[in-house]
Amino acid sequence: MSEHERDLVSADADLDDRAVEGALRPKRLEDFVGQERVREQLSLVLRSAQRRNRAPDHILMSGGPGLGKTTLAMIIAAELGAPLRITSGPAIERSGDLAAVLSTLHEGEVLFLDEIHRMARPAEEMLYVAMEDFRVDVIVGKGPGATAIPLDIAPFTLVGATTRAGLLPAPLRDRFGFVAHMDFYFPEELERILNRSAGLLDVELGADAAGEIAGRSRGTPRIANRLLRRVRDYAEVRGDGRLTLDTARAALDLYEVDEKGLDRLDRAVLYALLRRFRGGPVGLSTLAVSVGEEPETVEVVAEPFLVRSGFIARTPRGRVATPEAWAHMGLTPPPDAAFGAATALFDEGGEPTGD
Ligand SMILES: Nc1ncnc2c1ncn2[C@@H]1O[C@H](COP(=O)(O)OP(=O)(O)OP(=O)(O)O)[C@@H](O)[C@H]1O
Ligand SMILES: [Mg+2]
Repeated sequence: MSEHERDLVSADADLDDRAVEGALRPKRLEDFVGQERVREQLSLVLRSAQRRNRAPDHILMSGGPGLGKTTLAMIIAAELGAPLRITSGPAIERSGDLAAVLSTLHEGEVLFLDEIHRMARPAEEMLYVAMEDFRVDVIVGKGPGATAIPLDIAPFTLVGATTRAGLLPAPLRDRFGFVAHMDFYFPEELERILNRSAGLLDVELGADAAGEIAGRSRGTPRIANRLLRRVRDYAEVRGDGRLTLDTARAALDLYEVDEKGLDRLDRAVLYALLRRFRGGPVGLSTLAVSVGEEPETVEVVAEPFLVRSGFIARTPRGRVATPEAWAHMGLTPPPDAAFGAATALFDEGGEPTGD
């Protein structure tokens, strides 16, 4: 598996994505597609703060890569008409790094702390106090003679982003007044995002082509925008530049991204599970060996999406294919095949768990 193939349906940003994402990001809340609930909640938080002429509560955004957290952070600052300062958990190695940022904030400024779950522990405690009391305790001196000098900082709004909300300590999570949970997007929403991006990239995108790309984008705007660019490349080199349904299909087939957004590795795993292990149950490492991959690669890279799409069920006895997996791969299950959903029900204590 070459890295590039995997990149195509990976939700993480690659260099190519970083280069264009700035241009494709919606700048205002009204242009932000989907996540209706989050948008409505957020709009309320921002408007009520503006009415009271106060900095809004701290906001935490949680959700998988490529779902729009950074985009939304920039929108929050724009909607407030406030300057945005950007830093990230990994950049804050010592509490002094954070103190330097916090003590230079201006009133009403928005501080975006990306990957907040990766911040160093001592800095975390400094952040609690800053969030709650707008104060930093600066330590002067060393050893027994060290003293903490409290320093007032300007009221600001912290916008934190994390792909792993579960890793945040409760005291930190509790200090956010609003938590936005970002979800995967519906195909119609991805189509709207694709149409908007096509306009910005100045390419002609047919409605059915947009539908085709949306369906293969794994519910993720970043992947949708990336597939759009690959289809554009194909249309420019092999066609007349217009993105039609046929071009979209041909391009995505060439890149081995199937109708459900599965790539070569995903399909290899499914195929092995169905053909070699008759649909399972089979252990993860056995399955991994049969496709020539490390168990970790299968577990981290391929399996989450296969489970989310309802193709594989994880049971205590191993991985089991669902009827949808057989259908998607165009195969007929043997009469004695174990099916994911049914097996899972009977696995704990031999009794059906449904009531
Ligand atoms: N709701 C949306 N409407 C339109 N475009 C979107 C939306 N959400 C995301 N995008 C597009 O998807 C791309 C990725 O979004 P973004 O960088 O905000 O994701 P992220 O959640 O911050 O990802 P990561 O966890 O990797 O930092 C951007 O180019 C942005 O234009
Ligand atoms: Mg981001």
